[in-house]
Amino acid sequence: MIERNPGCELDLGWLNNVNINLKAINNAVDDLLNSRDVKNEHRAAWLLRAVTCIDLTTLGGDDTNSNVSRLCHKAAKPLPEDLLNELGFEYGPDCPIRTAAVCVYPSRVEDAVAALKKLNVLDKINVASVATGFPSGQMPLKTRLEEIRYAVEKGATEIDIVIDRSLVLTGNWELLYQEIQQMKEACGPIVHMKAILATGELGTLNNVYKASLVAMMAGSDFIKTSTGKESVNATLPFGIVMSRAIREYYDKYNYKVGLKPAGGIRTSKDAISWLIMVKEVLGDEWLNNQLFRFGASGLLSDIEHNLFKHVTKYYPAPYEFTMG
Ligand SMILES: O=C[C@H](O)COP(=O)(O)O
Repeated sequence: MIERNPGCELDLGWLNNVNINLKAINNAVDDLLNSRDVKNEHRAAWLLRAVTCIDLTTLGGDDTNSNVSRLCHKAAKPLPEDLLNELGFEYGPDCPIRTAAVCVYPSRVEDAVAALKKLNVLDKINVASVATGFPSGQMPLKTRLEEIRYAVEKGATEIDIVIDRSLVLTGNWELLYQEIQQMKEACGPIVHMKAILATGELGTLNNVYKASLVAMMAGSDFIKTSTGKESVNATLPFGIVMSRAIREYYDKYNYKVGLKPAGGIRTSKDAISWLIMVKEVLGDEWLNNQLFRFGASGLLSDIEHNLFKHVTKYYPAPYEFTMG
């Protein structure tokens, strides 16, 4: 894992100078979407890279030990073996094709740890847990911090916190900074922390940029767009704004903070657009799972279908593999 972001003092002057131009961001998205047409082997390579950047997620009220265990099997062997072999890889201890993490609720962390251990991949696949009153963040701070400690104690190696959106909407940046700092502290000395901004609920792109900066100043190792439960989740305009904030933070403090779009990313085409965006705005250094993740529950099955089509030249019939 890459070095954790230690954060820095809250710089309100920096926030006051933020001014995002919506039209320019929309133009940047159009340019990106028209800039590359990735095909054939290149497309397959981008899709394999996308697989390795997935935080394979289940966040359902009906999650059980058995579906979490299935999720872990899928994380360890994300593609059917024959398809993987056709793509030039073989499952084994050194196979790089697995998802970056599984992402579950705190009460399912133990199940995920046990399943990954049984599969001998606990050292290779992270267990991420959402915490801090996911998805709304509307709980007393004490309870939110306690939830982080619980998930860490049960074996989570990454914590996806949600911020209190009301602090952004009322411009209470000091309290937002303090809360996120305490959350990072609750993660302890090793666990990486992703801060979910819930961009669809922040009102303006200026707020998205400012919340990104505050989250990084308070020590977040990743900033994440959404919980997947808002009515608007991961969109490319949010992604560009957050990536520019990450770039600016890196230029100033020399720490690389990761990006995690999450929520509603379901197609191979979406995945490639996000990877191209990251390449263009942040550069190749961010194009790996140390600094980039997709939070997704359904993306993997579409990638699987697309890779199948790449290898066989036809789309799979429903019976040819189970949906991931
Ligand atoms: O953090 C991950 C998201 O909750 C996943 O959202 P999704 O189910 O729309 O892929």
